Amino acid sequence: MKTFDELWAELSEKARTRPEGSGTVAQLDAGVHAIGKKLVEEAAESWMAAEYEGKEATAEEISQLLYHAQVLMLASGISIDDVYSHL
Ligand SMILES: N=c1c2ncn([C@@H]3O[C@H](COP(=O)(O)OP(=O)(O)OP(=O)(O)O)[C@@H](O)[C@H]3O)c2ncn1[C@@H]1O[C@H](COP(=O)(O)O)[C@@H](O)[C@H]1O
Repeated sequence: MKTFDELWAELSEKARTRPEGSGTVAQLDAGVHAIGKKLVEEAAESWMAAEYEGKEATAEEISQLLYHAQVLMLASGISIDDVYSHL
C-alpha cells in the first residue's frame, strides 16, 4: 500500500532515472495523447465499477485512475503543488 504522495515521489524518480522495464517510462514515451486515452479509460472503468461491481473493484479502478492522472501530470510538466493550488 502507498499514498498518493508516495506514488508521486516514486513516479517522479522513474521519470528521472528511466529504469529498464518501467511501465511508467513506456507511458511517458507514448506521450500525452496515449496517456490521456488511458486516463479516460480508467475513468470509465471507475464509473462502471461504482455502478455495478462493488467497493473493492471501484477502489482498484480509482487507484488506476490516480496513477494515470499522475503520469499525465509528469508528461505535462505539472508539479503536485500546481494541482494542489487549485484544490
Ligand atoms: N499503480 C500503478 C498502476 N495502476 C495502473 N497501472 C497501469 O495501468 C494499467 C491498467 O490496467 P488495466 O487492466 O485497466 O488495463 P489493461 O488494458 O489490461 O492494461 P494495459 O494493456 O493498458 O497495460 C496496468 O496494466 C498498468 O500498466 C499502473 N502501473 C504502475 N503502478 C505503480 O507505479 C509504480 C511504478 O511502476 P513502473 O513504472 O511500472 O515500475 C509501481 O509502484 C506500480 O505499482
